[in-house]
Amino acid sequence: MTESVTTTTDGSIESEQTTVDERTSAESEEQTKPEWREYSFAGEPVLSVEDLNVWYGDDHALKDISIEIPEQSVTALIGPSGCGKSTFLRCLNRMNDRIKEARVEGTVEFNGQDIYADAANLVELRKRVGMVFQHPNPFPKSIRENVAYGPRKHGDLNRGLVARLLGQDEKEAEDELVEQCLRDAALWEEVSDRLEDNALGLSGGQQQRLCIARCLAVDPEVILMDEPASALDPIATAKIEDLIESLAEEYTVVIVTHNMQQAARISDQTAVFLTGGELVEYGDTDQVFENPQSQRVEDYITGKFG
Ligand SMILES: Nc1ncnc2c1ncn2[C@@H]1O[C@H](COP(=O)(O)OP(=O)(O)OP(=O)(O)O)[C@@H](O)[C@H]1O
Repeated sequence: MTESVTTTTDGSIESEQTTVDERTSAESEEQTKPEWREYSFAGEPVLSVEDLNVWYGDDHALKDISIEIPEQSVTALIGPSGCGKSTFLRCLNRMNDRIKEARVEGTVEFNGQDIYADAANLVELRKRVGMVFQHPNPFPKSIRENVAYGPRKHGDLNRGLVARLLGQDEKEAEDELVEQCLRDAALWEEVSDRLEDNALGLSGGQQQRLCIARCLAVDPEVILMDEPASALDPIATAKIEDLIESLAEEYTVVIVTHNMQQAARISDQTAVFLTGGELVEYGDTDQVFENPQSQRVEDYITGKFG
């Protein structure tokens, strides 16, 4: 039909056929639209992703990803190795910009602002959308300096101003901030008497919670976590999981995990990526695990592949 449209000289037939084409394609899109597209959640989306595609050179790593991530909740990204979970996570605060061969197309909005717009402020974006990596990466500095580093570097004027209005000096304000962030990261009780010690002397689980405290110190709204517990033992993992659940009372957490039990335990919604860089299912975590809409997702979750 497309050929006849382009070869006809009759304008009316051409427009009629185009309408039929358009309707057919709209109908077939409606029929093939995955059911998870109907997923709706309480509250506002903090991140809205539309038609996101990512290439590394010729390798098409993410294909037409559209998803909204709700505020103050945990969203888990699961799927087999190489399906694009980390790539997707890095798109949410433009960390892929640091990879020379990465090319990103599509829209990512953070609170309604396009983060890929020319005018986007990357420093501000990465403060508001912080990241915690798979392997804890504290600076080889004291525990205190690790937490205070971001606010010092960014010269947090508001905090300085608030401190002066409260009659505090900056040292007092910094002490308060360091304590609050370490408490929020469930680490204060373990380190309060050794804040001047080098952070590299902490255990792996403590280092990871310190990295979370460091992330909290610059006042983020979203925390992206790329397999934050995969290098930790079961006890340290349980502490990180408890922490993630409590952080979601105030922050929006997006976590990549290979551990399906972990996703089922701690997340409110789950997005399943499958090989080829497709987002195959997204919805309420209980529903995705107990009653997946797609056979491929069911096969993945029940361990038939992946
Ligand atoms: N820096 C890079 N340069 C080139 N290709 C990359 C790069 N990072 C990822 N890729 C490719 O993009 C695809 C998706 O990788 P990505 O790491 O996002 O997947 P993943 O689902 O997070 O995998 P895993 O679970 O193993 O960490 C893979 O084919 C990978 O080889």
